[in-house]
Amino acid sequence: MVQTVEWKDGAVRLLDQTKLPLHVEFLDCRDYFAVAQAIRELRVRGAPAIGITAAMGVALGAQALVATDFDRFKAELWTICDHLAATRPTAVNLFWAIERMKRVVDRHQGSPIPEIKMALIDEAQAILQEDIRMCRSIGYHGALLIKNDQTILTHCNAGALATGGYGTALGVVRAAWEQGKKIRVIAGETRPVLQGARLTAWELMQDGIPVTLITDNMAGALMKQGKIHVCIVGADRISANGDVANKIGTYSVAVLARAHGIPFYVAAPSSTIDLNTISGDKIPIEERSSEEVRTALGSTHLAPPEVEVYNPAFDVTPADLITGIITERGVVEPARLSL
Ligand SMILES: CSC[C@@H](O)[C@@H](O)C(=O)COP(=O)(O)O
Repeated sequence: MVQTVEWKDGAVRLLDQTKLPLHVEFLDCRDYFAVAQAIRELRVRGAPAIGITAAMGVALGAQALVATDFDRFKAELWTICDHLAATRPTAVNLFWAIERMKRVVDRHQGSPIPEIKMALIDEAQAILQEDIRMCRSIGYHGALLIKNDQTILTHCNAGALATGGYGTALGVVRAAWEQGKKIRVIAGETRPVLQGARLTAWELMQDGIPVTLITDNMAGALMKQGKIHVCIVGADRISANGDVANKIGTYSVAVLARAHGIPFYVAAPSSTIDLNTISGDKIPIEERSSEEVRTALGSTHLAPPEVEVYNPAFDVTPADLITGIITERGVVEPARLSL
């Protein structure tokens, strides 16, 4: 599996996900503006990957600062943090990672600036490594829920591409597959940016895990025919009451799963849990460009060029539709999350 994000030769190297599935191309970001732009343009996307990338963006920005005085260095770094934090509003991992980077600076008050710069690179690397470990652990706990011969529906891409590696929802799939369970995945294409079609299908095919692509509006029919046994999705932010913000369309899948008596799981690391947000209706939902809906990935027009469009990138699935949240610590009922 290729690495989604890494610190390489003093730059932040990203696998450019806008080029997938046809081209595997890397983008070397050499300043924090380029990192912020890459996050905004979905060249890197998925809540944990956004957090890791932002942390690396903070470390990168710090290297270029010339301030020798601590207060000045800190003020300039906080401006960099604000710039990175303004890229996307929904995935809480972004803010979690930036706060973690800020704490490194505060802990090093009085240390020489070169030492603080090194500590920031180390912290960003640690966030990446921890994320991979959390994903493996999510995979371990989640795979216990999957039986041989089951078909799993997933939405969007919550895979290695969306994380430091291994994936959350797809981490569960991967772990079950590695245990020798005969499973298959149904990937919803995930209009309008097609993370399911372009990314999940590609990622699973790379690992030889059986995957079938469907359009989003086919999920209900397949459930009715008994062709889906369990649903597993990722999350961008989980509020204290267990509501889950994830890619637009997740809520529809959850409602359909409930109507057909199919278990619906959310797989996410603790960095996606936001205990400061009491419920899902308080989660900020990103609205993206109308062109994403009017066109096929910016090229062919699918609708009249002037038609009015509404394009929320995420929706909120209420806790009571969720069978369990799979974290690195185990599986928890949404209502018991804050405990
Ligand atoms: C492990 S990734 C979980 C979520 O971030 C994922 O399901 C998702 O909604 C990604 O949205 P995106 O707009 O592609 O960043």
